[in-house]
Amino acid sequence: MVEVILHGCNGRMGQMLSELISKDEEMKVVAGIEPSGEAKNDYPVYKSFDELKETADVIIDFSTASAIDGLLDYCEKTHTPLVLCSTGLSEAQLGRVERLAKVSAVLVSANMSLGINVLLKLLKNVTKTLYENGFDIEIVEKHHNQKLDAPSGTALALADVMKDELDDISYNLDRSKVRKKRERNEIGISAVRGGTIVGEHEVIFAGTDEVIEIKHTAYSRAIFAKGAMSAAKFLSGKSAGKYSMSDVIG
Ligand SMILES: NC(=O)C1=CN([C@@H]2O[C@H](COP(=O)(O)OP(=O)(O)OC[C@H]3O[C@@H](n4cnc5c(N)ncnc54)[C@H](OP(=O)(O)O)[C@@H]3O)[C@@H](O)[C@H]2O)C=CC1
Ligand SMILES: O=C(O)C1=N[C@H](C(=O)O)C[C@H](O)C1
Repeated sequence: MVEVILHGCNGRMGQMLSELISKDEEMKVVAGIEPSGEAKNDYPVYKSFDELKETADVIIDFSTASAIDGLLDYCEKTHTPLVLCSTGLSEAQLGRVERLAKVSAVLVSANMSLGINVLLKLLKNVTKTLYENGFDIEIVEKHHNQKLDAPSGTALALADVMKDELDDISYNLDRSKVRKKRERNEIGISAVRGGTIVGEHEVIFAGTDEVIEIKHTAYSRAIFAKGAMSAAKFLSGKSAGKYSMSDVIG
């Protein structure tokens, strides 16, 4: 049985995970962390790690950037394996994650869905050929009107995987500031926010007289929760290191 602490347990993702884990015979939520301290499920909820009584095999985090320092303090102290899913982290927080991975198991992924992780692999294979043959690269992402960070962590991860295949690429997040043509070596990233859109990511390769558009649509948060559960089972008992969803999916 993999015992889990849910960080951000009462949020959209926290509640989806609570529901799916309650139906899984190999996993159990032993406690949640949430600023209200309100218990909505059959496990105790604490306002912070300072109050936490239980220990667990792994922590799953779906909270918010401002909550990550407290989470990292706890993981540095206890070396509890961490599945880190929140997006919009600062450079300083990302540096702390790198240091934590030297002493404890950490899996970081801006998107836990199978589809996006397969898309990341696909982009590794096609980007260089298309770019070197003159295709411009743009990303458009769409999310619900409650999302705090923009662009999405997934859009940045998609851009990063393409940047790694190319030389000297920069990101353009806002074309409204300067009146000029796009640079050849930029990846444009545009964010749309509205309604209850769960998550859409489209990568556009625009060439001369032809365009390739590769789009992933999340129709339910269950895809992220299922990925996080697989990641937690994978990470439980693992030695120190920084892991990714490609380690889980293979
Ligand atoms: N990697 C992935 O696959 C995915 C990542 N995400 C990311 O996960 C995060 C959460 O998304 P979502 O569930 O939609 O967001 P929600 O806002 O619905 O949930 C976040 C929860 O975290 C709580 N929280 C705030 N501060 C703390 C704290 N100090 N300690 C513990 N909990 C805290 C919030 O409480 P309160 O409301 O009181 O502030 C809220 O209940 C976002 O960063 C999102 O981008 C989302 C989906 C998929
Ligand atoms: O906030 C969300 O909802 C989501 N956030 C992640 C991101 O920023 O990429 C993943 C998913 O698209 C949903």
